[in-house]
Amino acid sequence: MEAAENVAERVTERSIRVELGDRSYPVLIAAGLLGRAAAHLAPLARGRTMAIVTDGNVGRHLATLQAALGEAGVASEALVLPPGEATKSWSSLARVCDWLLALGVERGDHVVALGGGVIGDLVGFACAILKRGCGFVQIPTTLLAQVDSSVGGKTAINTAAGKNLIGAFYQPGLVLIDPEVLDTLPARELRAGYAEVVKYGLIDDPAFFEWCEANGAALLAGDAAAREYAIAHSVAAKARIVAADEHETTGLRALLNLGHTFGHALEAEAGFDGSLIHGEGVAAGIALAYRYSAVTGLCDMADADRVAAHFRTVGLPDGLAASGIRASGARLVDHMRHDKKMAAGTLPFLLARGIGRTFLDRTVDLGDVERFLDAQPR
Ligand SMILES: NC(=O)c1ccc[n+]([C@@H]2O[C@H](COP(=O)([O-])OP(=O)(O)OC[C@H]3O[C@@H](n4cnc5c(N)ncnc54)[C@H](O)[C@@H]3O)[C@@H](O)[C@H]2O)c1
Ligand SMILES: O=C(O)C(=O)C[C@@H](O)[C@H](O)[C@H](O)COP(=O)(O)O
Ligand SMILES: [Zn+2]
Repeated sequence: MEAAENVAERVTERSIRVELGDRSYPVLIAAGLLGRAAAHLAPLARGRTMAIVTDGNVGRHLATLQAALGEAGVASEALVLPPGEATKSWSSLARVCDWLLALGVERGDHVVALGGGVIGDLVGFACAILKRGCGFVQIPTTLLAQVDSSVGGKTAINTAAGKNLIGAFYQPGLVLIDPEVLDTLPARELRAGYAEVVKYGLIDDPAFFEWCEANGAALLAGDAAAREYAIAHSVAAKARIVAADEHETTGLRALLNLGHTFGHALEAEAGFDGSLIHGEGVAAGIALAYRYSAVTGLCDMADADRVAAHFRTVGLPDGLAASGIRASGARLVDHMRHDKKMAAGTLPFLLARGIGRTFLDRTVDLGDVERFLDAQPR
């Protein structure tokens, strides 16, 4: 990885380092970086063919990457998977692993995950188990993946029982972020990724939430400066949290799960069919977490209203009704019982004492959550 960092210094990309001792890695952010990616990837390829896994909607960026690699004399092969959450599955995992094995990928190689969080989570997990671990590089192509999933090493697939239930903590060796690839991202996907941006403000950074209120609409309309500021700010926040609690053992990393206990239950109920995508579930889930915090007296109702209003303003779901999910509280709580934070029958929740004052509450009664959900408008 040292080679990649040296190159980064020469070409003045913004570099944020995820500090994890001998597994530390840089996250490089720069407009146009995809076209220059070969400078960072060639030292990792070491004269061998690079395996790239992507999905069918990322073809244009795959072509840019393969052309850049070709010009640098790096051979590459690509596996193109079907787009969508359903691809984070056992069958796709087998397909990726079999393809990498057929290609002769070795432990010392670096596989490239080029795509959104689905590709990053799936390929990262495949690399965690291939020959008990080979290298991988994240080149995220959605806002969500650039601000969140490409950094921090959570890798996973979904099963019938729920989200991300099979996976590993497995860090990439390098993350390359080119904000310009977002120019081809559908507006709905951009909005969904924005929910994870807002999350960082609501966790512990009220000034950043205010920035989102002032600049979120511009970011979503394509303002490049706003986009790059949000990406760099989010990556820095995530890198700091991951460095302090890589395996989610102290409760600090769990803060990144704000809105996800509700959100994953909504996603599972929707059935991973594209009707409610992850970032939309997270927006609805954060709004519900704030609403629950307000109803239980932890924060002012004005804070919950403010959070919901911001999501509504930018076109994201602001609660249960807007998520389109009509399930009962009991059914949603059943989904929540699969949450990986569950410990000795208790499910800790990320709740809030105010804007930017999220904390892990280990005293929540699931019966109360069920009644709260039943009381929400549908
Ligand atoms: N590992 C983590 O820390 C972490 C964090 C957040 C979310 N996630 C996971 O990430 C997944 C969601 O990721 P996502 O929102 O990126 O979804 P995604 O990977 O499904 O991508 C969204 C859509 O955009 C398309 N796409 C990707 N890049 C494009 C581009 N540049 N132009 C046009 N289309 C493009 C994809 O084909 C797909 O249809 C979920 O499975 C979620 O659980 C993981
Ligand atoms: O990196 C983390 O930690 C997160 O929780 C980031 C979340 O945005 C992401 O959706 C993550 O995959 C959820 O983790 P899970 O442990 O609830 O599956
Ligand atoms: Zn998430």
